Amino acid sequence: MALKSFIEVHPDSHFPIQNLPYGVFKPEPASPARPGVAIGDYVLDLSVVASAGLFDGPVLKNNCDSFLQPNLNKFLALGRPAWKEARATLQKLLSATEPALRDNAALRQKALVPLSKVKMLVPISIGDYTDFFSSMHHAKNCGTIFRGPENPIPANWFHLPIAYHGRASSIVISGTDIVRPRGQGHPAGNSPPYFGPSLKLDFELEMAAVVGPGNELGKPVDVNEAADHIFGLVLMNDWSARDIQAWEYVPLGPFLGKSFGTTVSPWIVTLDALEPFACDAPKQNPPPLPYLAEKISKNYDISLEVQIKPAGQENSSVVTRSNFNHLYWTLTQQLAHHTINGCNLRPGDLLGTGTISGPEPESYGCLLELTWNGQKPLSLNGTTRKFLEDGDEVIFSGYSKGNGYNVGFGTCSGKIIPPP
Ligand SMILES: O=C(O)/C=C/C(=O)CC(=O)CC(=O)O
Ligand SMILES: [Ca+2]
Ligand SMILES: [Mg+2]
Repeated sequence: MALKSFIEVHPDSHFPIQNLPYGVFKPEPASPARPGVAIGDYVLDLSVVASAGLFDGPVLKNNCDSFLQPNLNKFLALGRPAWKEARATLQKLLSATEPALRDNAALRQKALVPLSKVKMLVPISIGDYTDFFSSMHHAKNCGTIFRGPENPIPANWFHLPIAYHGRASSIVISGTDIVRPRGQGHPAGNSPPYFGPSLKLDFELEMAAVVGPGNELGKPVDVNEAADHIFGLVLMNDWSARDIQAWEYVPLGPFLGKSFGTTVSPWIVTLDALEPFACDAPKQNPPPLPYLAEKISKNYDISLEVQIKPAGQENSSVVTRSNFNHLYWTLTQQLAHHTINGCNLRPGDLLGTGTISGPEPESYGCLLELTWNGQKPLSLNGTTRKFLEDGDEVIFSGYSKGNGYNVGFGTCSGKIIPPP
């Protein structure tokens, strides 16, 4: 029989008992931040569960202070045995047949907070953020637009998961306004470079892996063990100023065109919850070098959608539909490659997948591709867009469809506001 909670969960909810994603929240504006899991329209407060002594398995009974923290880093560092134990404990506690919480009104009152009342925070302290470039369709389209159609995909792309080091300090939680960056753009003819508010502000549809246990400096992670270093995934918008990016990126790559804000969704969906949606990753040709050749090469079937709510409008319009399974390089290959030179990852590090574009124009993951650098404006319910305008809100959502339930990520949104 399907697992069922004593808490009523609507069949369309992203947060049934099969999911139990982790976040960090404040029940009241003045209360300290604490970890929770989403269940239906509620957050289960893990600091309350821990204080009640309900994490009583072998790993967590000695580590339940990892839920009395303002972020998830301590829990992430404990690794897969702790994550599996927590999931089993919480699925049991929330199940329809378990009385411990179901029949304890005082505990329920303390432990279950309506989602509509809480303030969500970035759930991890992010030491380092890296952004990969792992969709072949995105690489091909960007290459064609930025460098021309002759050799759009660079020769190294099929041999290694390309990435750049991003900026952790400007990662913000869904719902945070994004200030339009100012910067330099390409000079026109003999005039000096343009300086002013970016005229080509874009979103990038991405997901990001949250690193669990790290690795010691000098000790790479084997690709076949890399999954044990990944706690779960969030939705991520790598906001990008295409005019700043196109002028500055030669030869060192993205800098100010992407460091002015990166939005993440509040709920980390664990790899354990996503396991029923695992699917084969694309066949890689040429075959990767041995350190990137994995025994099992896995993607996940996660439907992704982007909506734009244009400034001044009530309604949002869908601008693209994609899927996580379009990625060429897997999460585990990304992580193994990141550490192959000895670079150490730490709990809470964030690894962006890169923009997730599919093969069809309706599945491209950013406006640069969807409007072909502004040449083909999108029509949105009576108005048009080449790039984002002030007041536009961009809303990502994602979920995997199970049999009678969804394992979802909720939304990841942000609104553009003008520079001061
Ligand atoms: O092709 C380029 O020069 C750059 C493309 C991007 O903007 C990609 C980037 O941030 C990585 C990604 O999201 O895939
Ligand atoms: Ca990106
Ligand atoms: Mg960014």
